[in-house]
Amino acid sequence: MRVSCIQMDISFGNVEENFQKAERLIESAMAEKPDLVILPELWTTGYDLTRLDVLADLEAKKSIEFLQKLAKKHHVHIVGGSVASQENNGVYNTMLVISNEGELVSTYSKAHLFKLMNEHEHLQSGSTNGMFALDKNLFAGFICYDIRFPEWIRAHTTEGAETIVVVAEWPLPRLNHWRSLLIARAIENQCFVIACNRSGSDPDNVFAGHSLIINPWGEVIAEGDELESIVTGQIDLAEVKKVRNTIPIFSDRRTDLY
Ligand SMILES: O=C(O)CCC(=O)C(=O)O
Repeated sequence: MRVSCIQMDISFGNVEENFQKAERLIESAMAEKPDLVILPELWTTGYDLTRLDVLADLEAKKSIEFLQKLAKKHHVHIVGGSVASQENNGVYNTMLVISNEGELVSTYSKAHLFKLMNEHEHLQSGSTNGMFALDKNLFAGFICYDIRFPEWIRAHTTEGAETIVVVAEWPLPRLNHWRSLLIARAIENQCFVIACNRSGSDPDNVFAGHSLIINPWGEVIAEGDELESIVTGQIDLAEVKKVRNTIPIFSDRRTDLY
């Protein structure tokens, strides 16, 4: 499976410009012939949290239709990053997964809100898991701060997830945390990690870019720099079984102790 992370520089609060740019970048990613493309966290609005009352997408409808159109047109699976989705009881930071036939496969709302960037003041936290299947393969989706919670990720790999997809707006000053946490999550779960971060800056933060594709042995297959770009790599899911058979951590776990 070929995967392309769209390491987009998101325009702060400019939803129309972001839709146009995402379309342009997805079109140009098609030159890499990906089976799956991934957008970053909050790619429609950026972190313009104080204006979510006007900027959030009602039940993510517009974003879903937009992604379904592109998925069908290019016959490509899309993890549509996450968008600010206005629901009955508030706004959620919600990942959208669309199949290459344009089906909405799953949604996942960020479970762990990041207080350092005031998310808890403007967003509701989700309470469903991030499991989804594409071409009968099991994936799990996570959003940014979620990667600091290894037990949340483990809850998905013990359910069978072989690839974890992370979408983020991770700031540059903590680039070493981003890389180290993602490599650790790949090694300890013996799974592929595909992590799409944004590039550029907003009024409060400079973002790290450095989207990463990591194999189940913890080796980096592809990595972006800090600029807007498309980061592509090839993943072979047979590698997951090979690594899990070599060092059988799942069956060696002492579930009687923890
Ligand atoms: O955990 C971090 O350092 C960054 C998290 C973050 O930026 C987010 O969840 O939006």
